[in-house]
Amino acid sequence: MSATVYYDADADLGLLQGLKVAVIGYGSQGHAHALCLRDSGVDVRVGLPEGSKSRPKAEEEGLRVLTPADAAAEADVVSIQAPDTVQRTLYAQDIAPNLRPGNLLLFSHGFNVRYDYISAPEGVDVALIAPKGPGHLVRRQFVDGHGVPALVAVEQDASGRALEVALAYAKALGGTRAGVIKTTFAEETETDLFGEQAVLCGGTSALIEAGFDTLVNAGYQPEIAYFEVLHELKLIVDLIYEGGIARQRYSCSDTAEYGDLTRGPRIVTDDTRKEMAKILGEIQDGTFAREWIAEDENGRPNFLRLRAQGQAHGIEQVGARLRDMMPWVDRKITETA
Ligand SMILES: NC(=O)C1=CN([C@@H]2O[C@H](COP(=O)(O)OP(=O)(O)OC[C@H]3O[C@@H](n4cnc5c(N)ncnc54)[C@H](OP(=O)(O)O)[C@@H]3O)[C@@H](O)[C@H]2O)C=CC1
Ligand SMILES: CC[C@](O)(C(C)=O)C(=O)O
Ligand SMILES: [Mg+2]
Ligand SMILES: [Mg+2]
Repeated sequence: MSATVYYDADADLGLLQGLKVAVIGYGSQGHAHALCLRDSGVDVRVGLPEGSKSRPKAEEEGLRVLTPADAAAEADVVSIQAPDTVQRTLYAQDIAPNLRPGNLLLFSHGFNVRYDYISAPEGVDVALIAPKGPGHLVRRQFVDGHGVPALVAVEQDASGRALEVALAYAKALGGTRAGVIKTTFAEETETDLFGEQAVLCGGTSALIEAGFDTLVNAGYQPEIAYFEVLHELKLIVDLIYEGGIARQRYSCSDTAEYGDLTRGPRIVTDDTRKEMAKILGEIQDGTFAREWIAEDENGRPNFLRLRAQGQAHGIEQVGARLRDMMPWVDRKITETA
């Protein structure tokens, strides 16, 4: 069975004309959504608490900034782009009291709906447009005339046109230029969490640090170790991104390919695969979600300790020094592209 994919021709931006959109939050995703919606001709306002440090950034862009409650009260489409841990309280206090039948509640990630921290009333549409990339890249690709692929899902379709309006929103972000795949809240949430934990963020960070430690502990220079296990990773991932693992193997030497084929499975062993399945199980049965929400409610002690531990790792110091020598590598993150 092949996936249903929507492109520009399948989405009608006109469906958003005449609708008021509120983007709640102006961080990685929120700033990208608000700016792309604005540039696509949509009537957009941003919802941020009084005193939010994001307010000046949004105002500098000429966006109208209101409190989350006021923004939601004005809007037909309420796009929740605050952090996942904030959303349940934000929804209960500021958004739910201001929802009207016919409104569309939109997410970039299904976490709060999938794990029942948010349930919208009947009469309100609930959908997600989940860009498959960081918000700053969503914005940069849009500005460059491209788009980041996205997922679309509809949890509640009171109006009968939730999918069409969600696709119009995806088009405004540039997502339908690249392709928007139809999914469900459960599939998006579970696969997104698994991807970032096991491979993209967790797996990759742990692999890089372990490779660096192995070389440095064996007496090799940290600078050389940094290049071998971190800097060159981008060059290899670029090849994988462009043409799959096969292109990476084609472009690298036969010596590298033989090492890849024979040594890779010694790194990702049957035990690693078992642990991956366990991690997926914890996502599916809600263990991870409960743990993360409890951690957040307790003031995030483990999160902050582990983050500090990561920042203190030797690879960060040597990396900062080396990147200073290669200013073109350290592309600054901006709110505009
Ligand atoms: N990061 C990414 O690229 C991706 C994120 N997602 C999803 O997108 C959503 C947003 O995540 P992300 O962009 O990372 O979030 P960020 O952490 O970047 O966003 C923080 C923003 O939310 C604001 N904020 C904090 N509390 C509130 C509140 N109570 N009301 C309104 N705004 C508030 C912050 O304001 P202040 O400046 O004052 O703190 C800031 O503007 C999440 O559901 C996430 O899973 C999905 C795909 C990729
Ligand atoms: C890979 C991390 C991500 O899922 C993303 C950028 O898509 C996130 O939650 O930030
Ligand atoms: Mg993701
Ligand atoms: Mg994610």
